[in-house]
Amino acid sequence: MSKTLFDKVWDSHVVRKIDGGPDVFFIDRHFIHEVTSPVAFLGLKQRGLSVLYPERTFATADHNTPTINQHLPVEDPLSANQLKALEDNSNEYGISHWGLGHEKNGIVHVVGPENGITFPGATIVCGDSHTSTHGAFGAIAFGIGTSEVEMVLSTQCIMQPKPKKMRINVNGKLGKGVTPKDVALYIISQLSTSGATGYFVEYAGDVFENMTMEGRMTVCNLSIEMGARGGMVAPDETTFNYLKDKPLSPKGAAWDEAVAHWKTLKTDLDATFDKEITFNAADIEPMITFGTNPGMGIGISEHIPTADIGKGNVETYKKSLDYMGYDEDEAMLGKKVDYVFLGSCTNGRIEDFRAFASIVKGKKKAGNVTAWLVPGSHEVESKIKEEGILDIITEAGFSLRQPGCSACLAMNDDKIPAGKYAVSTSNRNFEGRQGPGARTMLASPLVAAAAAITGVVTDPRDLL
Ligand SMILES: CC(C)[C@H](C(=O)O)[C@@H](O)C(=O)O
Ligand code: SF4
Repeated sequence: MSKTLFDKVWDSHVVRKIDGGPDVFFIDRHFIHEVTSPVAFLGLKQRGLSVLYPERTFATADHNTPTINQHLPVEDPLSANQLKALEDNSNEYGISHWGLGHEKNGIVHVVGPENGITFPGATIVCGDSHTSTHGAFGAIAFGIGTSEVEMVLSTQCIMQPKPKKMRINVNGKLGKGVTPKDVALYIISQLSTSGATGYFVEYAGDVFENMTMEGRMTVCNLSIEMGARGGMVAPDETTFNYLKDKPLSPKGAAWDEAVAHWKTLKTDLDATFDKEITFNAADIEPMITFGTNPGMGIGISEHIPTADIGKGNVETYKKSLDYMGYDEDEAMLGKKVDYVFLGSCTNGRIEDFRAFASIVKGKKKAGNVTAWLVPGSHEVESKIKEEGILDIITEAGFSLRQPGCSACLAMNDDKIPAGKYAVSTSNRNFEGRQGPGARTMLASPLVAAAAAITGVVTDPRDLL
């Protein structure tokens, strides 16, 4: 029978089928971080259970770590406790732990792929919604709740009903200044934040085939923002080249064997999806959000939609614009910007810093803008230095912070003040997401760089 990529990975991991119930299936890789794991470990202890395969779980500290002075003790007591719990639990159960200051430390969805922990055909979970990022490698990766974290620690299995399948094709060639982030924000703006609820998405077509691994990670990362359980891209030469020689990737004959298997991981020609949607790359321009959910995005040269054509409920729509201090039909170009945040598991990788540098090179940061440039990991930080990007950004008046989630969700001190406007390369623009009262415009690293230089929302194509 013909199968989709998703079917192939799912079916090969089912340990037991329950009649009329969810499938019990095996988890290859489990990531944990300081926020959603302490209660799961507590549960294990209370029930006297152990961790079945500690070598399949990987811990990293990221959500509430500071992004300056990481060598000093963490001041916030709640954060300090959670970080300590992650370290103690990892040590107690023999789990690899990349804590604050460790050379491999960084955001969980950045360090997993860069160390080859993520691989094609794997099943990957983490107590974190953006686990969908790892789908870029042709893995089934999704976020789970704390009680499921406990279940995976103790049994290495999880119970899940099989989601429906959707394929999203984007064909053609992307225009100048149009990045993977814009592709994802465009898709969400077309589908809405609930458009893929109940589905697992496969991204296909020219645009994804020609995209780098980091670009595919950005797109898969944002799958969750349109309600999807996760998103994936079929592995190909781009995937294999990325993974070759990564610290945990298979080596020698094991590598050849793995690649031979990974090559079979694609959707059969006559396999079918529950839903299929096709977009045209030429219709996508650099995107920016104007409202308080990731579906409220438009092309940067467009005007804010009026309520009657705006998506969803009119009252909610108006409330959202009120929060942002915007009106219907206003242009986004020229809007004031106070903060710029480059970072997160969506856009905190080296290609994002290269893109940012390509715009700010030889220019100066706008005086009215506070910019937080936060690498997704120490490895990204090292590359920024090695490649001379640090010199370029320093010359332009920017400084670099230390790795972590930072202003993406503002669990540490990196909070955008109330009422201020931030152009952010992260993934959520909910009310208060980047700090109480903060106003977020989601965009690509190119749009963020253009705003950081001019102090207002600017079309990056004018600066490239
Ligand atoms: C803290 C964590 C549970 C949360 C998530 O699940 O996504 C966070 O990473 C986020 O981005 O909002
Ligand atoms: S960077 Fe943001 S989205 Fe990603 S894991 Fe951290 S808080 Fe969640």
